[in-house]
Parts: sequence; structure tokens; C-alpha cells
Amino acid sequence: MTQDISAGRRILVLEDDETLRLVISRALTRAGFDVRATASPSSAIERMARRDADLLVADVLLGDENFLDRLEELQHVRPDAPVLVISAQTTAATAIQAVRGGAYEYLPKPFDLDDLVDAVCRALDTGERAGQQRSGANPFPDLVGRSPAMQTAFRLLARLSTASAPVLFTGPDGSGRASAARTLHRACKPGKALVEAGPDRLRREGVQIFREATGAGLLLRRAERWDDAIQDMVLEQLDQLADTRLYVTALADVRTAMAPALFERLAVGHVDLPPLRARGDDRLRLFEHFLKKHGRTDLAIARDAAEFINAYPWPGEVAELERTAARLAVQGDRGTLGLPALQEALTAPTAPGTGSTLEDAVRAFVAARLSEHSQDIAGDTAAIVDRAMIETVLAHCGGVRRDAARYLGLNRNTLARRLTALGMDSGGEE
Ligand SMILES: Nc1ncnc2c1ncn2[C@@H]1O[C@H](COP(=O)(O)OP(=O)(O)OP(=O)(O)O)[C@@H](O)[C@H]1O
Repeated sequence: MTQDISAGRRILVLEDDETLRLVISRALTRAGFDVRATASPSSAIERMARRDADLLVADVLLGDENFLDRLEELQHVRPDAPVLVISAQTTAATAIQAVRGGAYEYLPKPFDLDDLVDAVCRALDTGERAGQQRSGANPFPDLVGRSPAMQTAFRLLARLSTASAPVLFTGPDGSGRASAARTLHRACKPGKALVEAGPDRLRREGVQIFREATGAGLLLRRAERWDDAIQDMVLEQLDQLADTRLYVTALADVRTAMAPALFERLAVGHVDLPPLRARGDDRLRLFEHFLKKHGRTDLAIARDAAEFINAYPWPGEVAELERTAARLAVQGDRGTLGLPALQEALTAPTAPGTGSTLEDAVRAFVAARLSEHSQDIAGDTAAIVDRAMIETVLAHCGGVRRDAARYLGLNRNTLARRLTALGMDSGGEE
């Protein structure tokens, strides 16, 4: 594997300690890389800018200079080239600055030379994934998404797959945070287990969960619900993670529910998953993906249904979209999926006793009007709600408008005007 990746790849080593420069260069040359070296940060940036190397291995403290301060400059001239940062400064702040500045991985000194070679291979492999992504191929095929918002998230995932820092996934419930964490874990620790725990399990089992995940991965979900005791425990465990990769999921406003010190350390890598309403046509792509996932390759989606899927805001996010597709997949109708069946599946109760809400019904109605290219959605929606409301109250009052007006909180003239506007002004008693 190393030879496959190293063949013909050029590495630049930036290190001012002559002995270490030699040792690193030799190890990388032995692994099959074409290695060059320098002690000067400016020369390193200049050589990377003229594409003299595919990857940079850089020390942090070089004479009076801190190379982390120049990462942005390097990103600017070579955004495609991975950078591995090595440093004797093993503070969390250094690691955070390195990863935020665009470094692919941070290796604290002293490090094992084999680990360095592995990290270089992983970074180059990820660089290729990012290249595939630029050329249109999805580097994470189990995550569906081609919208610009998801491309940004994938690029970040690709970068984080060679780092070892904790990663915070934020976004609305059901937006795919846990799925993204699982995908990232498979990319960065293939074959290693991923232990998962929500706040309840974390409260019950405490540090035991961290022990169980040693050397593998740990996915802690719903961090916005961590109480102070959990937050203290996680903060303490962060110093003992060693080679356990930590992933955390939370709602976007978790920052307000969490001690700033903990947030800063968890969000070294931060992937914010956009809501479905910001993902354009990805909604239809996901819908088709879920129909297939639930065994239906024979079902075509009618044009109005497809437009509805791309217009509906899906307040329950990908989870709701998947539930709806799964419901339609098991219904077994052959042929083409039309708008009525889709709307019915969307508003059907999800479990005994739980009905869909008024908001759900309004969303479904508005999305249907959008898919019909209606130009008076506000008027249409207000009329439907008004009609249902007034009809129900009038029926309750036996058609007596004076009483109905009182229940509605309207004066009688206003009610009369609304009835006329809705074409409902015949037959009622004054
Ligand atoms: N981009 C995606 N491509 C394919 N499937 C996805 C994608 N995002 C989410 N899913 C699927 O949608 C469902 C919900 O996703 P997931 O459980 O990851 O959401 P979440 O944000 O972690 O929410 P929660 O914490 O409420 O479960 C899962 O079945 C997952 O497989």
C-alpha cells in the first residue's frame, strides 16, 4: 500500500534541526517517496508555490518563526497540498491552531517514524479523494449529496480523515450528523470499532465508555443535553484519549449549553451539516437513494412529485425524508410515484397516537403549490386555513355567526367580509 501511494510522490521536509531533517528524509525515502528538504519557512512556501512537492512535512518552531502563523499563506498558494505539522509543543492550543490553519495532521514529538510515514500516506490518499471530488466523484459514496453545501462538508471530512483531533458535528436533528461521523471513522480508522453513547448511557456508564473505546472510535451524541457532571467528565477524559478518535454530535446552538473550554476542545474539527432546505436537488437524490435502499428500483417518480420533494423543507430533515421514502417503498404500488401518494405518505401518522401537526400539513400544502408553480401561495394558504377554521367554528355554533364571531375573536362585520371572500356567505344565520 505504501509503495502504491509513494511512487513518484514528492515530499518537502521543513526542519531546522539538521539531524532530525536527515532522519525524517531517510525514513520517507526508504518508504519510496522522492524527498527534498529545507530549513527555511520562506523557501518552503516558495517551493510549494512552484509545485516542487506534493506534500509538506513541517516543524512548528523554526528559529524565531512559528510556522503555524504561515499556514494561511501556504493554504493560499497551495490549497491542494496536504501539510503535516510536527512539533514538540504538545499543547492542545497548538494542535487546534494547526488543524484550524489547514494542517492535515498534527504529530507531537517524539513520534514514531512509521507513524509519520502512515500519516503521509493517509494525507496523500485523502488528497486524491479531494481531487476525485473536484472531478465530480463522491469521495464518501455512502453519503449522498452534490449540492455546494454538502460538497463543503465532504471537503472538510476529507481533510479531517487524516487528522486525529476530536470532531464536532452540528446540525438539526436528523440531518445526518451521526452518519457523517460513522463515515469519517471508517475513513480514518478502517476496521476499528465505533462505540456510541447518548447522554443517558454516558451518565450511567461514565468513564467506562471511554475505556471501551480505547484505540478505536467513540461517538457521543446529543451533546446539547449534557449536564455539568457529564461535561466535567468529558473534559477530563479529553486529556487521556491517546489514540481514541472522538466524535460528538449536537444541535447548532450547543455552544450556549456548553462550558467554553469544552466547546473549544471538541470543536477542533467542526462539520456543520446544512438543513435539507439548503441542499437543493439533493432532496430528490436522497429520496431515490432511500427508495433503492428499501428495495425499490422499479418505482419512477412523477415530475410533480419530484418537484414537490425538492420544494418541501423537510423539517424532520433526512430522517423524515427517509421515513417517507421507506413508507412508499413498502406500499408495493408499481409504476410511477405521483404527488397524491407522496403527500399521503408525508402526512400519515408515524406511530399510533401521533398525528401530523398543523405545521406539517401547511408545509405539505405549500410545497405542493410550489411544485405547481403557483404565484399566490400566501393567498391560497390563508384561504385554506381560514376556511377550515371558520367552517369548524360555525358548525360548532350551529351556524350562528354572532356566536362564531365571538369564538373566533373577530367582530361580526369582519367575519361577514371573510365569509364573502371565501364564497361562504350563503345559508348562515345572522
Ligand atoms: N447524506 C446522506 N446520505 C445518505 N443517507 C443519509 C445521509 N444523511 C443521513 N442519512 C440517513 O438518514 C438517517 C438519519 O441520519 P442520522 O441518524 O445520521 O441523523 P442525525 O443528525 O445524527 O440525527 P439523530 O441524532 O436525530 O439520529 C439515517 O438513516 C442515515 O443513514
